[in-house]
Amino acid sequence: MADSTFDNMTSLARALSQPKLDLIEANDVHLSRNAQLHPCRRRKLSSCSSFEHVEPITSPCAEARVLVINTGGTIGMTLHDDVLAPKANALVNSLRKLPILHDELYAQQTCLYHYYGSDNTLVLPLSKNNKRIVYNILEYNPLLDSSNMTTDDWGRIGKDIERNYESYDGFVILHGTDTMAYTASALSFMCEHLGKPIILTGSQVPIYEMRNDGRDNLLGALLIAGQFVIPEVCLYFYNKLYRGNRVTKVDAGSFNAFSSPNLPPLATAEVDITINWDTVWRANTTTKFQVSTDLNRNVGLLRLFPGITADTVKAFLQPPMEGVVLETYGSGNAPDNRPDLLEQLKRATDSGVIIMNCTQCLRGTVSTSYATGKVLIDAGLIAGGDMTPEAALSKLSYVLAKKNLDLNAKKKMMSQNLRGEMSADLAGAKLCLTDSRFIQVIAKSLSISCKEELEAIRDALTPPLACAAAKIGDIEALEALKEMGSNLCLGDYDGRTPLHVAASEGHLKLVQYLLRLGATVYAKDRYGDTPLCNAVRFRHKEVVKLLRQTGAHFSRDELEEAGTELCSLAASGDLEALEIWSLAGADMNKPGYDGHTAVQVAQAVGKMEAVAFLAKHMNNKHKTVFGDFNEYDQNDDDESGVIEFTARPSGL
Ligand SMILES: NC(=O)C[C@H](N)C(=O)O
Repeated sequence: MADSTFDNMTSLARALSQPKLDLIEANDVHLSRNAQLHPCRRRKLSSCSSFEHVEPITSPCAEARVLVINTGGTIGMTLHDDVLAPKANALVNSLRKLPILHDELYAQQTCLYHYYGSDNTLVLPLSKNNKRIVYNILEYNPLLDSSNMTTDDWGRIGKDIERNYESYDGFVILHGTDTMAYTASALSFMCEHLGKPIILTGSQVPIYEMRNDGRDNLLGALLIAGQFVIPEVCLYFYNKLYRGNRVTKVDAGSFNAFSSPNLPPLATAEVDITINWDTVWRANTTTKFQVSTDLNRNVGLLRLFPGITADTVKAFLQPPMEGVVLETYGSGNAPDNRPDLLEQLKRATDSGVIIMNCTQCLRGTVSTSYATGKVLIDAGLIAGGDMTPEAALSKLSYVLAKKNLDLNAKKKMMSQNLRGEMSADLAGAKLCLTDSRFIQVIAKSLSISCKEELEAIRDALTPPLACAAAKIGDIEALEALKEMGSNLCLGDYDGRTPLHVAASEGHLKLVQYLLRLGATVYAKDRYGDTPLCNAVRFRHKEVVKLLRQTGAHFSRDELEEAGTELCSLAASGDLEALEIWSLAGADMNKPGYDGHTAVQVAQAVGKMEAVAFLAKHMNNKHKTVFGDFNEYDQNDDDESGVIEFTARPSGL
């Protein structure tokens, strides 16, 4: 054992009783990534002051990381002069005192603050699934009542998510409820090729009050963001997770403030958290996540009412207006006996203004069943289907800002379903579950017929079948399973998804196929491994490249541990494996457990080809930029109120 490690072990020995030391040594031998006291965290223990006083935990459990961005809203407000206003720098301290939202003992036992280097780090008690959710709070300055928010604030949230994307498993945005549906809709479009959960939440009563909904809402949002790879911008409120671009605020005086009239919730948090996986929208992409902050502000909402004058409509549609959501009656109707009004609409669309036809009704869709609806199509309006006005408006803002598209392409985009914001045409509906011969046979032998039971059978049987098909690269079998309505992104009993298996076997075409179906590169099996880890382990270079292109990355802990693995590969001169680790995004400068880098090890044992390779692939700066509080210097610019993060090279 190298000296520095020996020193660490010696200090551990001083702090621990002998039996516990045995445990830690045993874990070190296996480099267990599932030990609660993480190997990398153990490495840093000797300098953690609290470690001397608290017994570390060594039982197995996985940790997930969530970034909470606090933008303001009632959840963090207090009364001043009889009115509610956001209170700065109060939330973290208050949460720290709430045992359901922070486990101080665990934080101390695992040297949490020391490891993450931030006072804004908190940790939830152990979840039912044996998971710890560690969360950091990034508080905006100033905190805003959401009525004060603009598109610039949406851009700021988007950019903070983009910057921190690789360092976290999920994101929670604390936000006022008044305009939360607008922000959720806008973010859903701005976040392109999203692969991780982004969940907006807030409350109707401040979290500092005795009876409030803030605690439950925050807890539910954290539990979902940390435990389920739902690659959507969502809104969590009153025990329900909704698709963000489907919600609208319907009640100012109830905890049950939001409704998603045209789409059932993605998840319900009752005795158990149940995810409705069939409803989850997936990006179906092999492109990396990015946030588009270009938004066009020359858009507006116009609500029809009986007797509206043509002059009002004309004034509203004047330049610089470029996009309008016309809120029409019923299933998309407007008076067909008002040529003056229709003429103004037609003039505007002829001059290039995009006008979306959305209904004023809470539930239902725009159709052409009435003459009063058809006149709007003749006037050049685009049917908005069952989109909410909030979604239609932010979609217009997003689409109109696309510089590389002409007007027709923008109109086409507006009529397409981009992020699950509108229901797809039902003409091509998938096969009914009972159409599947396979399910029929099983259902018959088990004498069952009800839909719920059929679905339960399908959901229990198809993940292992899909994994078996993935193992032999059988796309046809996967197609057949898909037609049964099976979700090919779900994991088997070990949490292994078909993508894990295809990546392990190196079936490039199959990996491509699964990614196009929306399989997530962020799925972790019970050992904490992602498809990228599998592809690296089994040396499938092309698969590694494709997964990286899709946005797959090593976790912070994997990157920490990579140094030791690289040193061992360098010692044996294993160029093929070194190349794959480099392609997978490992930092070739990362030192191993004893502080030596791979190139030093290769040099010491005379593996000169490895030395040459490593020298070529080493870079002065850490290639993977974390938006992590550890790896970034935080500059709190008082004047602008903007917190900036600048990258600095990482090191042990
Ligand atoms: N419940 C709330 O959060 C309402 C508050 N006015 C806001 O939107 O910021």
